[in-house]
Parts: sequence; structure tokens; C-alpha cells
Amino acid sequence: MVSVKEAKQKIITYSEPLSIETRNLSLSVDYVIAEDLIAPISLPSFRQSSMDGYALYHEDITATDIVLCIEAEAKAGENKVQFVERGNAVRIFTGAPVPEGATAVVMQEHTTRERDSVRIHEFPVTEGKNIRNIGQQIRQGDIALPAGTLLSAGGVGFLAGLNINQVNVYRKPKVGLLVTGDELVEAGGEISHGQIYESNSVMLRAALEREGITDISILHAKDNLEATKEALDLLYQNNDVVLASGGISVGDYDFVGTALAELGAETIFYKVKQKPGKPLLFGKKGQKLFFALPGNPASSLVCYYEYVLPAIRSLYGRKDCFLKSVQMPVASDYSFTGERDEFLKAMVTESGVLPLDGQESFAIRSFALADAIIYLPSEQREVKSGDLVEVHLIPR
Ligand SMILES: Nc1nc2c(c(=O)[nH]1)N[C@H]1C(S)=C(S)[C@@H](COP(=O)(O)OP(=O)(O)OC[C@H]3O[C@@H](n4cnc5c(N)ncnc54)[C@H](O)[C@@H]3O)O[C@H]1N2
Ligand code: MOO
Repeated sequence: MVSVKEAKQKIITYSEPLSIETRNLSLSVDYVIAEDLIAPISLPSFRQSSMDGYALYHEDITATDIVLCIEAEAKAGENKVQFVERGNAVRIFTGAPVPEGATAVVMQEHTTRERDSVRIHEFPVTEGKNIRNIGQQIRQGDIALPAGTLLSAGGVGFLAGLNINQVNVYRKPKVGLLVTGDELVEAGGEISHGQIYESNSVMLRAALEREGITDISILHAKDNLEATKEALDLLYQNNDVVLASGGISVGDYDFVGTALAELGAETIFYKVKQKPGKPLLFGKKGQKLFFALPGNPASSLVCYYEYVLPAIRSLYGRKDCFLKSVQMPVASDYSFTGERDEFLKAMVTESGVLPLDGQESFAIRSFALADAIIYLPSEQREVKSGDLVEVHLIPR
């Protein structure tokens, strides 16, 4: 049995980034760029007006109500280079190139138009006012985004503005999931006494898809060694990560551990000092990772968020692998007696983070309402309302 801390360290140690692929920019959100991206152009690439108004020499504005002659008009998209003479102004619009010579733009609201001239009410006008300079955002040749950046909508917007339309990113893992348990009936089927509807695959697929993992294959195996081995082997051949749900405890019909061993997977750890999710197994064979998740739905999902998701994130190049962790006051008293650290399904409220009713490992309803997991190490087995606790935010 390993501690939560040791288990997490092992996860990161054994989850090296996968190979690199080139993707179209529009399909790269939530991927991690694998190399520094160099700006092919400066942004802005020319001096731009940031206001509708008048481009002028700021030194010409020596008092309020100076009147300048309007020499020309500059609108966005204009591709001729314009000039402005001392004592004159150019009518200009947001995004338009600022005429050569002009040192400021005065916004329209601070002027009065008088036929072919304009009266400037602003005084003094500072040099550079309302002008976006060349390279103010990024200069040609500089690193636009460093390797390791997780691309967001803002990220792809920025790169599109630089005309970077393809990016090298770490590929996302293919995930195989084996569902075990003879008591399980698939959605839509009839259940008889002793049977339950299978829900872990639905839940885990949803969680994986939330992370942008789309290549997911799911197999079901009967509770016998041969079927379990065969299915795990098939999933191993075709995926980077293999998850198994159920069959990892000590019962006579729990075959996942034996099957993995017989397939030659090395066990990195089995059993973590935690509740729920004690019988978690993490193993590897070559570069491929195996997780045997306890069948209890809440145990399975806690293990997914705390261990599987960080491994997957690490495989696709993320450095921030674990759920975002914050310290928050707990909104009610909570205590436990066991030796294992606890993960509690919880909800973030205005008065702190509230442990929800239904902390048992079969209870998944509380997870349906949870947006956070409270982590209580065994040394913190008695917390009082208002005490600070470690909270892991569930991605939503
Ligand atoms: N003698 C012991 N018994 C158990 C121990 C132990 O240390 N000694 N550990 C308990 C703990 S803790 C857990 S967690 C479970 C884990 O057991 P398994 O991983 O072998 O899971 P199963 O027995 O297959 O199932 C447990 C539970 O979850 C339901 N289940 C399973 N798969 C699904 C699914 N896909 N969808 C919905 N529900 C599922 C299953 O019906 C069981 O109720 O072992 C304890 N026992
Ligand atoms: O570890 Mo089990 O997941 O507590 O029921």
C-alpha cells in the first residue's frame, strides 16, 4: 500500500509525453504545443489607430480649441502609405494605419468637426496617444508562445493573427476501457434481481471526452480470467492507456490483477492509503499505462480525477497535470476515524466548501452535485467549520 503522495509521484514519473503531431490550428484547442512558436510577423505590423478620431502632431496642440485643417482620410484596410503635414490632421478610424508623421490620435468625442477642419478640445495631447505601435504585442522573430503552452481559444486567436495555421502538438492518448462485472446490464436492457445498470463506462467516457480524449474503445468481459485477459490484451494492443473498471479487489471473481500480471504488465503500485479507491492498481508494459479502477462508481471517479486524468494530461504534454488545487474554509464540521486519507465529494459555496451527504464509495449521486473534491490527509481527520482544507476543483 502506498501513500497518496507516493502514488501521485509515481504517476508523473511514468507518464512521459507521447509523440508529436501537426494539427490544423482550429483543431488544436486544449492541445499543448511541443516547440517554441516564433512570430513570423510583428503584431501590430504597422502603427494602428485605436480610436475613431483625428491623427495629428501632438506638439501642434498648444492650447484647447486649436483648429487643424483636415488633409485626408485613413480608414481600416487602406493600403497606401499616408502622410500628415504639421498643422494639419487626418480623419482616421479604428484599426487604420496612422499616417507617417502623426504622433497621436485624438478621439472623435474630444473634437468638433467644422467642414474641412476640426477643432481639438483636448489639451495637452500626449505623444503616442491612441496609437498601437509596431510590435507592441509581439515582435517578429520573438517567441510568440513557448513550448508547453496549453492552447486556449485565446491562444488560437493569437496564432491566427500571426498567420500560424498549423502547430506541432503532443498527441492525445488513445484510451481503452474494460468493464468487468457479471451483474452489469447495459443501458436499455431488462434487469432482474441482483443485477444493476452499468454506469462506470458512461461516466468515464464523459470525463475523458471532457478532456478532449475522443479515441476511446470500450469492451465488456465476463468475470473469468481468460475473457478478462483477452480483452485487456486487445485494448493494450490498440491504445496508450488501458483502464479497467471493477474486479480489482480480493474476491474470488476479481481477475483484473491476475490478468494484468499474466499479460506481463509491471505493477507500479497496488492499493493506495485512501478512501475511496483503496484497491487502485497502476501498472505499465513498455510505454503503455494500465489503471485498474475499483468498481464502486465513486471510487472509480475519484481515482480517475486524482490519478488517471493527471497521467493523461502528462502524456499530452501538460505540466499542470493535477486538478487545480486551492485552500478553502470548509463549510461544515467533518470527521473520520480510519487510517486512510479521504477524498470527499463537495460543493463550493459562498460560505466555503461543503462536504456533501453520501460519501460512501457506491454513492454517485453526491458526485452528480459536486464541483470539487476535498482532500483530507489522515492527520486532518477532524475539521471544524471554517478550517482551511485542500480542495481540488473538478473540471467543468
Ligand atoms: N474483503 C474485502 N472486500 C473488499 C475490499 C477489501 O479490501 N477486502 N475492498 C473494498 C473496496 S474499498 C472497494 S473500492 C471494492 C472494489 O472492488 P472491485 O474493484 O473488485 O469492484 P467490484 O467488486 O467489481 O465492484 C464493486 C461495486 O461496484 C459496482 N460496479 C462495478 N462495476 C460497475 C459499473 N461498471 N457500473 C456500475 N457499478 C459497478 C459493483 O456492482 C459493486 O457493487 O471492493 C471492496 N471489497
Ligand atoms: O476504497 Mo473503496 O473505494 O473505499 O470502497
